[in-house]
Amino acid sequence: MLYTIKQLRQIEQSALSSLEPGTLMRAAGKAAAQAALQLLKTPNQAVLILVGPGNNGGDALEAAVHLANAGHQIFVLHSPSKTARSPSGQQAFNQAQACTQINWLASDAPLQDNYALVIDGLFGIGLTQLAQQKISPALQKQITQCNAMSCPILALDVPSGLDADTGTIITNIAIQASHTITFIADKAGLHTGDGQDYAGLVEVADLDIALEYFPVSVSELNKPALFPDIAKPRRHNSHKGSNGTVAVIGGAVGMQGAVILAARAALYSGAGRTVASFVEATPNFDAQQPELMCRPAQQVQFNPDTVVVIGPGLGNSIASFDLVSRALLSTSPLIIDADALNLMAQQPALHALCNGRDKLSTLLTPHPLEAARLLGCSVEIIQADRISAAKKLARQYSSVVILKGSGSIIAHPDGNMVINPTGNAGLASGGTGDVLGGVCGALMAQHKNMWQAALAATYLHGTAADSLVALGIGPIGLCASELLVEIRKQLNTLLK
Ligand SMILES: NC(=O)C1=CN([C@@H]2O[C@H](COP(=O)(O)OP(=O)(O)OC[C@H]3O[C@@H](n4cnc5c(N)ncnc54)[C@H](O)[C@@H]3O)[C@@H](O)[C@H]2O)[C@@H](O)CC1
Ligand SMILES: [K+]
Repeated sequence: MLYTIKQLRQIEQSALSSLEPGTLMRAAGKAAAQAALQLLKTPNQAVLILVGPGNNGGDALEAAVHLANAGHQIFVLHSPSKTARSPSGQQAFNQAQACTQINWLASDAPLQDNYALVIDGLFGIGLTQLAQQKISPALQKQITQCNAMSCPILALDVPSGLDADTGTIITNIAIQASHTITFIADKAGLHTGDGQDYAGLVEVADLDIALEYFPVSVSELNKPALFPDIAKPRRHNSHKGSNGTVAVIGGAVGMQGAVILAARAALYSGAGRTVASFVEATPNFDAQQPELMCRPAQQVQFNPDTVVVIGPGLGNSIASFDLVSRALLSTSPLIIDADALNLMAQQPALHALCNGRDKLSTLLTPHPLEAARLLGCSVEIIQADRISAAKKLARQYSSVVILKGSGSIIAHPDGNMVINPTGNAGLASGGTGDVLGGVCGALMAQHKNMWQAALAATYLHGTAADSLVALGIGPIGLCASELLVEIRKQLNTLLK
């Protein structure tokens, strides 16, 4: 589960009320040292430890003593505090000072690139948006030097400079860790926005805090256990009618490929029948995928058994507006993407129709710019707090929402939120969103559960990209159409 800084502070306070002072810091230091030992592998290695002024620095000092006792050469670079240390921080400091194997570096010492590991204990969750002050030039220089080193960087709790709630960088520079050991519970900011780039591989150390201290969380990372209905094998006694119909609507002149990609994605994700519907210039058929039925969009039959994916390359003509209105007024489950989202952002009447629908029959799949248009704000505001933006969209449009981007966020209109951990930068190219829309449509058509369809589609879209990259296909130059066969493979693997 994912917890906010506010919730973590409460958990920490409640747990500490029944523990000896310093217990949690000692547990954090021990867990950090264990994570470091796994990265060091061989004995007698040189380790640089960055120690900040707060309790994050205290954790680092606890780890320093463990690692020195394990026979490693420990070099501590300590940023002194302007305010008094906490009692547990002071205890950790005294203990480290008494440890004769630890080397204390002068704060202006030049840093050589000869360490086997850097441990980042500069700032943790204490560095909230309230502490917007810039990092000093001296510390900035040290962080730049560490980021350029060839060894791994292990961040304690969060990479220093990253907001653990939003996944944005809140200082002028941040630690780019290869690994993060995060304490008490996982945090959303490590997985969305800049989170994945700065936190690297995330491990959670719960510090043995009893479960009773954790409030119910409505946020977590995406995983197959969250979409059990989709991961069910298909019945032997089924036919194309049992697996639903998907109609993709879009394809203004010059954008027909968007409909083809979404429709092929629906086909490869198991829709019983797939109709590629064009607002203009309908092709006779798709020569590469003749299973698709190509028809003028005006002929789409809206009914509860036809899942409609509307928007890919739709344009903003009067005909497009009419189609979006008809779709919103219909009983068809809807996946609303691309130009259909832009039309809805421009036309309050369409927004009102969206709000009038059954909220679990509508899925919006905006990228950050489309989300900004829907909420009437800038992309910067969306990206500064992607989680709040996704939740707001789900609430304001009474729909399930997938806010795309690094760490896509799937938001439920009732407030639940899931962050998708799969996928990579290979997905940052044209057409991948059309593919996602098609997969959502097909999974909804087969299983009639919009929330689980959104979770599963986002997850599979990401694992397909990860699998292709592992084969050397991307991330650079990965084409949206290459995802199709791999998504099919990932989906079928899930059923086994
Ligand atoms: N309180 C506890 O019981 C526990 C705390 N833990 C650790 O404590 C961390 C939180 O500790 P804190 O609340 O002390 O905060 P942090 O250690 O995260 O950092 C806040 C400190 O940084 C200073 N600061 C903020 N912005 C700065 C800037 N731009 N330049 C220089 N200094 C700046 C603040 O004045 C403050 O001293 C967690 O992330 C975790 O690592 C863990 O030990 C687990 C238990
Ligand atoms: K840190």
